[in-house]
Amino acid sequence: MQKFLDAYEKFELIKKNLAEVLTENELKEKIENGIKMKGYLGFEPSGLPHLGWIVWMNKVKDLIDAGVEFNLLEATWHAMINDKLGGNMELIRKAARLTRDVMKALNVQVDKINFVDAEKMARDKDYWALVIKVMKMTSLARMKRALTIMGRNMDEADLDTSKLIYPAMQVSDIIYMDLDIALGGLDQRKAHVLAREIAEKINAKKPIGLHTPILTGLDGGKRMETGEIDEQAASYKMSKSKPNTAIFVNDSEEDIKNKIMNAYCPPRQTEFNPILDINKYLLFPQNGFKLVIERPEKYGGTIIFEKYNELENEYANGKVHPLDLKTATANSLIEMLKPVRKLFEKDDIKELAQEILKGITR
Ligand SMILES: Nc1ncnc2c1ncn2[C@@H]1O[C@H](COP(=O)(O)OP(=O)(O)OP(=O)(O)O)[C@@H](O)[C@H]1O
Ligand SMILES: N[C@@H](Cc1ccc(O)cc1)C(=O)O
Repeated sequence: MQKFLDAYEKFELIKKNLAEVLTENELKEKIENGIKMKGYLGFEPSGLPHLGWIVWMNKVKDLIDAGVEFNLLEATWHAMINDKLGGNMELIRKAARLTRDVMKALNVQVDKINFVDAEKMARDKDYWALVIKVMKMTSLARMKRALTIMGRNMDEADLDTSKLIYPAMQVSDIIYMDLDIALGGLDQRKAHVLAREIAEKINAKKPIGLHTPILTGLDGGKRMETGEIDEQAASYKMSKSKPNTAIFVNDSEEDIKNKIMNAYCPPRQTEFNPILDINKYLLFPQNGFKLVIERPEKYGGTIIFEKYNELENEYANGKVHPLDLKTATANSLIEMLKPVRKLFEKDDIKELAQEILKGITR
């Protein structure tokens, strides 16, 4: 049963575990004025979901609980422009359907989500009028810098100029759908900032940007020391186009264990530590979660953490060994992903996953 939340509780729930809200005041105002907010997130259906996606899926749950009318854009066209699944639209559509099933297995309230088909939107000439308007108001340099939102760098449109349309489409998606909230990882920031600026200029609804933190790749990421926060986030994120940095939702127990055991996890280092990130962003946010670290008496005996901060402090002080942390993390993750592995035991899903994996081109 849905609990009635007051304005303060709604605000706290929406901003919980986020890296950034653009801006908190705007969000507060909408909530206080009792506005029924419309939110969205877009994703490229172009492979199998990985742990990084669960970060936004959890936020979608919070938004729905806070009464936000949620739209999930299956960005099929965008995936095609971005050379995913060999541009095979049929397969891209299938990958979108699989993501829905995964969300359901992870207890996201899919029946309350409005799934938006990018191809349907692109059939409306008003959509393309908006894309052109957005391009008219954006310099080439800015559009190129925005390619981070598709996991590309500035010069990657030099040989394929369709890539320059992608950021304009993403901005137009937001304005076309008349959204109050645009949700995405921090790496999506440039699209949201641009949408806010352009919306203001053309008197459209100015979206609030909600940005989740980015889960570090298992290799610790090839981190840029300079650049804006979103550019840095794009450089270290766990990503499906770098499969060796990612744990996929359907990975076997053994794969999860091996990947975790081989992951970057320097002693006492709490930043850009993918194993701590998994605890912070995925395991501890689960209701009633406890991390149980089993150790022989001579190494301090079993300890149980109920709060992430306590784990982080003990790790920073060298009181928890990376190997013990990894073992406990792998066990908890295996448990968390159990319903998804069960889903992938179904023949049709197994087959579909194989077909998608075979089709991956990037
Ligand atoms: N490691 C991550 N941590 C948190 N959020 C993530 C992570 N990876 C992707 N996301 C978020 O998931 C959504 C979909 O992103 P995207 O399709 O780029 O994922 P991806 O798997 O990294 O893809 P690709 O490797 O193909 O660029 C975006 O909002 C993005 O910010
Ligand atoms: N750029 C997003 C996908 C996306 C596409 C269109 C959107 O309107 C929103 C998000 C990504 O890389 O995953």
